[in-house]
Amino acid sequence: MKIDDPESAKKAGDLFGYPLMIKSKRLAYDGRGNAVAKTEEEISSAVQSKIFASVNNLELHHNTFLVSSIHANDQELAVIVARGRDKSILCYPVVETIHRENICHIVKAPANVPLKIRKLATNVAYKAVSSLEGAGVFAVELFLTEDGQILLNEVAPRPHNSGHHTIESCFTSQYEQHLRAILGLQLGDPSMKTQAAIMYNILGEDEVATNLTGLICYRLSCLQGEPGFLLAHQLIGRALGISGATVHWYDKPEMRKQRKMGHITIVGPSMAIVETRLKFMLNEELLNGDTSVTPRVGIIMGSDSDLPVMKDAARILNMFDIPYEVRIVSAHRTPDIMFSYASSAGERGIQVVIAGAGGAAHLPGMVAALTPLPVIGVPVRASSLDGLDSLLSIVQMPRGVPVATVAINNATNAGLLAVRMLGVGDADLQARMSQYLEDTKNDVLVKAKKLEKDGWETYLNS
Ligand SMILES: Nc1cncn1[C@@H]1O[C@H](COP(=O)(O)O)[C@@H](O)[C@H]1O
Repeated sequence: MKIDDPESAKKAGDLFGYPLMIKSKRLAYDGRGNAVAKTEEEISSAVQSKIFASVNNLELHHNTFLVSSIHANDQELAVIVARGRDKSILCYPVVETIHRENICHIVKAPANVPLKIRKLATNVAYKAVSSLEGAGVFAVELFLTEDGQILLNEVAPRPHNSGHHTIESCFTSQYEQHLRAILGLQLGDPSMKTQAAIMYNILGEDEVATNLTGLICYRLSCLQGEPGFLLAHQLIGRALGISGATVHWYDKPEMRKQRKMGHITIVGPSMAIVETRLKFMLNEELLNGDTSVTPRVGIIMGSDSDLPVMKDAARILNMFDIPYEVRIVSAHRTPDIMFSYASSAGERGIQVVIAGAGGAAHLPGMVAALTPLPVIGVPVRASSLDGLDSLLSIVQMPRGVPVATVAINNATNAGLLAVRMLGVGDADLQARMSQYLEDTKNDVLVKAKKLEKDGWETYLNS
């Protein structure tokens, strides 16, 4: 809503019945020229003081303000949309933007919202940009309300902070896309080439005025002990040790509190892994940025009596250097734990679940019903029925909820199948799986040769 004076803002507030975000129409960016008014009284003071001060003393009557209502639990999303000179439009994946004091702090790509919300957000962004003139990259900022509505917040007709992650995470960065668009070239593929990315803004921590240029001077300033630069330096130092992290330092001559001085993008095979890497980066005490601890495979079993069988899956994962966790989770004895384990596994970075159980082996099927992750079932031979009971319990799943079932007690194959699944998105892992097959073949050839040479009796007795 556009308003021209505090009186109109008040009317807008009455209309919405929510706190208002008041933005200067001119010179408002990175939190400058933005103010929140929670009460009627705050509207005119917000307009006259905060915005007034931050837009370089523009006279109030020369300025125009935009007002939108804020709902406390709204999530903020954004979509970078590119439009070519031929009016072709391509949308980047929907991201979640996390703000602090009206300044973008973190961007998560893709946003962790249901697919139908992503489609809706993309649709709104597409329509917003379609309704405007011009070629180039546009950033469309959106609110996701608690009841699942998408509200248009604002459109920035330029490359944007919410698209910085595209430099490392997408086939075409927003900057290349912008050039393609304005030069009349074909637009590039906006999709992500990595599973997940987080962009972290390096914000000025302190009022430090310098006329430094370049990283060398920046490092010198750290040695001189200027607190804002020192903090940034420490953060960058930790980022350099994080797998998948790229540092962008903008070389701004002055550091002001909350000024964007640079950003760090971290990419990785899952949002959970990228989040763990971010935590390492932000926490000095953790070791060397080593993030290999995030388990990618969950090995679960109904009882510790299954462990002598299930250990074989762990051995295979050790052999392939895949981080995993081992847990006892019983569908019958600890159904609550099973529920929370299965429903949180994906968020925690688990990519494949290997579930083994004996007897009435409901664990793999129930877990498969609770998570979209692939589940591999291992029928464990319990004391009676030779494992046929477990096999049938696991393999006879109803349509719609598949469990990849291996042979009775064959947890080795469950481990190998998990490695193959992970290998689909990991060329190095797939190459190691090919090598494993080659080694298996060679083992057999050596045995065949020995049998041929020695004869079966010597072979058996040797
Ligand atoms: N189906 C099932 C549910 N909870 C445990 N089980 C299975 O029951 C078998 C016997 O468990 P226990 O040795 O603890 O009696 C184990 O194979 C275990 O997976």
